[in-house]
Amino acid sequence: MQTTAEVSGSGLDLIFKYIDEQQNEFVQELKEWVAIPSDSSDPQAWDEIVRMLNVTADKIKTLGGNVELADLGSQKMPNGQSVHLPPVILAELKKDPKKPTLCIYGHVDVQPAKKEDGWTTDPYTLTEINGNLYGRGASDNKGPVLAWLHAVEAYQALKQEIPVNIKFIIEGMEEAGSNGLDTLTEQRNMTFFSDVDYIVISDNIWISKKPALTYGTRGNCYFFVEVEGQKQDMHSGVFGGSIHEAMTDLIAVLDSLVDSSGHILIPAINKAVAPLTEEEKKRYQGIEFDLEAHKKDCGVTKFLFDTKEEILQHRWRYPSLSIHGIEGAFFETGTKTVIPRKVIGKFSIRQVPNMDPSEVEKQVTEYLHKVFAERNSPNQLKVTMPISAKPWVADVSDPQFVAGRRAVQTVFGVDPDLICEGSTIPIARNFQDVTGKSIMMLPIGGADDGEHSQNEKMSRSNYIQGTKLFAAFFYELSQLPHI
Ligand SMILES: C[C@H](N)C(=O)N[C@@H](Cc1c[nH]cn1)C(=O)O
Ligand SMILES: [Zn+2]
Ligand SMILES: [Zn+2]
Repeated sequence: MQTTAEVSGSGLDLIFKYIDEQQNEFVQELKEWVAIPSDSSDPQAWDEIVRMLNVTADKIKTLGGNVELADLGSQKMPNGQSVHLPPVILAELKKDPKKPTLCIYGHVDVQPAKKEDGWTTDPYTLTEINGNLYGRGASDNKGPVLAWLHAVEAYQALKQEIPVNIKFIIEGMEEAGSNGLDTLTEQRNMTFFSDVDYIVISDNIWISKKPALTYGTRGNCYFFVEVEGQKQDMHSGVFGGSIHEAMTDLIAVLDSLVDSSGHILIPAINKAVAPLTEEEKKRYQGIEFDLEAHKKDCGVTKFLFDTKEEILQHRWRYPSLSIHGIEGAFFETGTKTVIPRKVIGKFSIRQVPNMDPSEVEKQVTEYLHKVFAERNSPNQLKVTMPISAKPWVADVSDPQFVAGRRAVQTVFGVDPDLICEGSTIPIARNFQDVTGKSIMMLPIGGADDGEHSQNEKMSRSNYIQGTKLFAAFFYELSQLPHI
């Protein structure tokens, strides 16, 4: 019976070989995961999230993990209904007190996706074309979560001892703002998190073909701005020209938020933004980022800014406001001629240091009511903020970044770029504030993966090389001086 060998640098070669040999099985398993439409934007689909969490829990159990599906209770929906939230996976593999403990965070819920949105392939059928694995969640975040599990599987298959203790915290509501997970983090801070040394998150992407370590993410404040008019939808031929239309009011309110240069028009919203330091300015200069390639990836002819530094700064360290949609408005094909009774505009403002979401909520609400009042409309305006998440910034001198850099060098043979991320991982800042643990983001997503977009994908190469990266990371983390 082969004993479990302590992994060493050479042991990694065998693990990498195993991962290469198993790659078709790993892709097939990702196909099975992508096939579960775990869309957290629709409470009607939350059963699918629970199914996805159970599949994930079963996978961890096959790896010898103890799994708890921690209950998060219920959430009150905008319509007043209370809906039970999907649970959160808290899991751990066999523990050795002599080893450091790594807690891996991920999520297995996805953004909405419909073929008719413009997908080339069925969003829930993982389809490989020219080395890319197309499917909703392939990159965000099912692929990386599976890559972590496959890295564990590789050690076990070769009977190599995993050099760190491993825990998992995997949720099903990240894309909806991680409702309830902050409370669970506080409740489990002195138990589940007490023996954790490092938290790692792989829920983001590179910004070029070069591997990267991520040391910051923006937060997000998501707003519903509701305008309610007459008591029911009305015929625009019969009533048009005689009533204040809710949709017209809403469009005017939405149009007061941001100008054509992307500048947010809400007074004082930029006041709290931390000033750009000379040291920070220098960081942007060294980052690999191909403007023209990025324009091509985005399918645009120009950006709001002309230099790499300005674009990255406005994606990472300045707030931005995006308008996402209007609930209750007519959107199907055809020519419905109705005046909608009630419409809800949806927009969000990405948060950066030192903005305070509660202050932003106040500023936005006061501003929108002021703009609305100037219209002298009898309709009713209501502003709510269902999601608020603070930005997260790490100290890049944290030892975990040394392990991350070494693991990238081992697998990719290059030094990683140190980058930030314009998107939000709602729980990252809670982990930092509540647990005080070392947190680093170790992305394996490609810059052109199209998270949240039509034709989201992860390249087979990033998926498989990323699995090796995670396996190497376990080893490099174990080589750090034990904290
Ligand atoms: C970075 C992660 N993959 C992601 O997409 N996060 C979402 C989270 C969010 C923010 N507001 C609502 N959900 C995002 O950044 O949009
Ligand atoms: Zn996402
Ligand atoms: Zn994600």
